Amino acid sequence: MSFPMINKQAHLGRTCRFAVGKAPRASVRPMASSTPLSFSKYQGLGNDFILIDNRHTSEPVVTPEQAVKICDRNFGVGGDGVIFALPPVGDTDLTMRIFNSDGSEPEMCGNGIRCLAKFVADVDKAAPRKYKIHTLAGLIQPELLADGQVRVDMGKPILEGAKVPTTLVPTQGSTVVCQDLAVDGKIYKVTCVSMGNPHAVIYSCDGRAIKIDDLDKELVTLGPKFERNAVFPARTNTEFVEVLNRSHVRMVVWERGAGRTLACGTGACALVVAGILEGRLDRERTCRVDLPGGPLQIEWSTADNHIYMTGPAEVVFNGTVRT
Ligand SMILES: N[C@@H](CCC[C@H](N)C(=O)O)C(=O)O
Repeated sequence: MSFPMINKQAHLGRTCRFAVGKAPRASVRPMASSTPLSFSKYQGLGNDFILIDNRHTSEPVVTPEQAVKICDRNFGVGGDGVIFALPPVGDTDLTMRIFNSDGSEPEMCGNGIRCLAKFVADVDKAAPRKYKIHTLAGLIQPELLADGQVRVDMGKPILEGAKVPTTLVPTQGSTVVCQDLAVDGKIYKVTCVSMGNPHAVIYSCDGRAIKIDDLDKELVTLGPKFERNAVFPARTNTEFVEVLNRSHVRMVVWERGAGRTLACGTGACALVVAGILEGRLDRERTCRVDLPGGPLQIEWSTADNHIYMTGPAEVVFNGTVRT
C-alpha cells in the first residue's frame, strides 16, 4: 500500500461523558475490556470511519457504547462512525453494519461503504472488483475503479413519505416534496427521501433559495432542530442545498447521530433525487455535488431507477485501540 502506516494506540477505559443515542437494532456482545482491537481509519471526503474486520463472527466486536468512546475526537481515535465488515448473508460477499458516533445504528452510509470496499480490498490484497454488500438498507454494490475512485450502485430511493419516515403530509402522490416546515419562525420547504436512511432536503426557506455561505454558521444550532423534529419519528439527516446550475449544486449537512460532517454520501444521493422531484435539476445528466469535503458525482438512472454515486475513499492509518 502506498500510504504511511502510522500505528495509533489509545486506551479508552474511561467513562464516556456523552449521552448514548438509541440503537434500536443493535444486538451486540461486549468485547473483553483489555483486548487490543485492530482497526483501520479511512475517510471519504473527510467523512471518517474506524473500520473493523469482523468477518470471523456475525456479531460486532464493539458495542454502541464503545463506539461512542472510540469515535471521540479528544479521548478516542476520532471518527464519524465505526464500520464493521461482517460475514455475508445469502448471495453477497459481506455484510456492513455501522454505528454512528452517538452509538445509534443507521441503515446505510454512502461514504462509509466506499471506505469499506477499499478496506476489504486492502486487507484481502484483492484486485479492483465489484462487491455485493448486504446492509440494513438491502443490497449495495460498490465497484473499485482503475482510477482509485469507487462507484456505488446505491439501489432505488424510497419516495413514500411514510416509509422515509416522516409524518409531513405528502404533496405529490405519497411523496413529500417542498412541504412547509416551520423551524425557529422560518418556513423551510422540505423534500423527504430515504436511501435506506432518512433525509430531509432543503433548497429554499421563506421563499428564498438557500445560500450556503449565509447559513453555514447557523447549521450547528439549526441542524438538531430538524434531526429531532417530531415530524421525523426515526430522526433525520438534513441537507441544505444551493443550486449552481441544473447539474451542479453545493450543500452542507447535519447528520443524524453524527452532527456536522464534511460529507454524506446518502445525503448527496437524496438531494439529487429531491432536486429532480422539485424540478431544479436534470435527471438526464450526472450531477456534481460539492460537499464541504469535496465533490461527488451522482446519477439517478432512468434505465433501472437506481442511484449511482462515484467518489474517493482513502486509508488514513492503521492501529490498535483498547476499549
Ligand atoms: N455519512 C453517511 C451517513 C451515515 C449515517 C447517518 N448519520 C444516519 O444516521 O442515517 C453517508 O455518507 O451516507
